[in-house]
Amino acid sequence: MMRLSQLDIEEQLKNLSGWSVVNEKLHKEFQFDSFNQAFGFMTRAAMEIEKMNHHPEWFNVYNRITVELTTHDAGGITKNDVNLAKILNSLAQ
Ligand SMILES: C[C@H](O)[C@H](O)[C@H]1CNC2=NC(N)=NC(=O)C2=N1
Repeated sequence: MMRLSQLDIEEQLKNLSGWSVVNEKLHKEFQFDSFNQAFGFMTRAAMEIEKMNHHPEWFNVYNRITVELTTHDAGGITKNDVNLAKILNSLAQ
């Protein structure tokens, strides 16, 4: 899987609400109404993550989840990261 160019990433970010690039990773802070809502999101996401075999770096405190996406095998952001970001946004609705 090839890394995306800066230009490609900028283009993709236009359709990725709430996501940005931080330290060469896609980055988003999700906030939910409760811990249970946040954990439920992580549980739903886990099913999709396993299907994709593409895993986030995420950190949960109470109702907040910080997510960072990068493709370790490629050493940067790839289409897989963009696709997972889109899936996470849809699951957070
Ligand atoms: C062996 C396994 O398929 C690989 O390690 C997969 C698993 N999940 C992964 N997740 C992420 N974010 N990047 C990877 O390169 C990656 N590789």
